[in-house]
Amino acid sequence: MSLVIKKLTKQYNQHKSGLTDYSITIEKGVLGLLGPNGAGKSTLMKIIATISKPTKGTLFLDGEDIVANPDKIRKILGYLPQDFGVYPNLNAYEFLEYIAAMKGVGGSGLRKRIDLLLEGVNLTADAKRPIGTYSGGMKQRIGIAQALLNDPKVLIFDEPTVGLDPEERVRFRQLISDLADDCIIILSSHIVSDIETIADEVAIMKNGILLNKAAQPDIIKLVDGKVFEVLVSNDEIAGIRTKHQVIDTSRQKDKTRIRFITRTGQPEMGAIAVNASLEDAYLFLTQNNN
Ligand SMILES: Nc1ncnc2c1ncn2[C@@H]1O[C@H](COP(=O)(O)OP(=O)(O)OP(=O)(O)O)[C@@H](O)[C@H]1O
Repeated sequence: MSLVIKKLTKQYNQHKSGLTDYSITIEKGVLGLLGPNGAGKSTLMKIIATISKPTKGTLFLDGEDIVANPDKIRKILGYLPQDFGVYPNLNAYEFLEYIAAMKGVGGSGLRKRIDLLLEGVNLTADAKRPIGTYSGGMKQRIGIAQALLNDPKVLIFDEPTVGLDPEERVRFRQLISDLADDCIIILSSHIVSDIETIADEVAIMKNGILLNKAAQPDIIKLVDGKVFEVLVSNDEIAGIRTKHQVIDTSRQKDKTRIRFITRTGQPEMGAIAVNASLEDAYLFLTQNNN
């Protein structure tokens, strides 16, 4: 299965574009969309989910034009939008039955499927409570469950881990990796560590433009050998900022540990080379492309 997107542009109005000439090919597995606020992640996801139409460009799923024939993807789509609304008076079970009816999912297996999904998102014990009484993280989990209801082959999750506690994040990761062999899964976040633990491939975007898309190790290679850490006194920090790209600083007693990407090719005196991470590569790409 492959989703081929070519030269996609979304112009919201005269002054505002969500995506510009965006091309990407997405295959089975988990693709993480990473980008700062306003990068165009939600815009891209809405267009793939056929909620929004592109101004220009094409989207083909296995050779089928999904702009002209949105039903092709809708039948096999699971989508968790960023602003997922729920019906406060329904309990989790009723809500999933309602979504099932809307998606045309039914039959004798429905009850079992709902039970399994509620178990998968750890809501079995709360299934009979009105959703209006749920915490933010619980609402997010019912959102994840509804996206999976129709056994989708294309799954789109916009900021799925918002509001989830660490234990639930692990559970979500497990759920995703169980599905990844069989589906295209696209998920967005601006939290690098979330994407790092879930995604096979990463697409880094900014201002509606795709900066890079590759498997994680290939993205990290962009900054391999360029990342250093050094312990300095506070009056040295400004000097390092002028020469290098500072990624992170942390106070250590009267000194500061600085993690930086060298711009000169040379480390500072006393700096040690450290293993590059996805976050280093992400900041390298997004801060050096305007
Ligand atoms: N309905 C709209 N009308 C006008 N501009 C919009 C609309 N939706 C999004 N935009 C603009 O398009 C750009 C991309 O927005 P989008 O929501 O896709 O980014 P994002 O990467 O999902 O951001 P975030 O991480 O904040 O959710 C932003 O500049 C945003 O202000």
